[in-house]
Amino acid sequence: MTSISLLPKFDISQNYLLNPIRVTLGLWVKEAMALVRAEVVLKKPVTFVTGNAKKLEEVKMILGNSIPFSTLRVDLPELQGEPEEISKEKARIAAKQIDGAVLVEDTCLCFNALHGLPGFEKWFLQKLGHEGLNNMLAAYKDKSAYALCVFSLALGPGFEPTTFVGRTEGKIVPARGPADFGWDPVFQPDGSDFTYAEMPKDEKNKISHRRRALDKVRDHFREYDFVVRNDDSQV
Ligand SMILES: O=c1nc[nH]c2c1ncn2[C@H]1C[C@H](O)[C@@H](COP(=O)(O)OP(=O)(O)OP(=O)(O)O)O1
Ligand SMILES: [Mg+2]
Repeated sequence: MTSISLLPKFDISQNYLLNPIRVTLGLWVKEAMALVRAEVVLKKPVTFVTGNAKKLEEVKMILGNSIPFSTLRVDLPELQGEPEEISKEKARIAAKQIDGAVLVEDTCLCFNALHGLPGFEKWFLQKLGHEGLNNMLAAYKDKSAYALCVFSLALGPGFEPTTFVGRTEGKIVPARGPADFGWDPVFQPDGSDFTYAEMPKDEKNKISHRRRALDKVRDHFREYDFVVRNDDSQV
């Protein structure tokens, strides 16, 4: 059995100006705790599961080999509900399907004038098109929107998924740029003159909802010691 215990977070920042002895002690405790990071034993590497090739491409670009994972293209059901719940349920389904640890994500585009709708399922964009998305906001002055990405990590079937949320603020504009990835042409992030679609890939990946969520996933992998071992004490 895998035992995962949460280590208390140790914040030494406030000690710096106060007392050098406490700083030294603080650093020592922090290092000692890093040595006893909780070990999470898996029987195979975490598999990132998605049916979307473009998503997969971005996840690979952002993560590189910073965490050990493999990928699998499987069409997961389009679920409805609140973003975190959709993402968790996807993880439960995927963990059962592949009988192992999985990482999945669900992405939404949310309009503030519509209190977070349309959220998104892939059929929605296919039927409405970019013009339809703009038309949805025609009756409103407020064109602001946000892109939301929720990753879920499930260590195996029956494990409660952990979620990691990334969010990027922006606005909805008439489509500009290549139309090869979802609603990228109509989403212009705040602070940029370009839509996601007009940006070079590495620029989108610096500020995107997906990047922000993956930074948290990466931190989580640093906090625990994920080891792949195929013996009886595995997940
Ligand atoms: O960065 C993005 N930039 C533009 N469009 C995006 C992005 N990320 C997802 N999308 C689109 C794809 C799909 O039309 C819809 C729902 O996304 P979502 O259900 O999460 O993806 P999906 O069904 O294509 O793949 P999956 O198998 O991982 O569920 O939003
Ligand atoms: Mg989907």
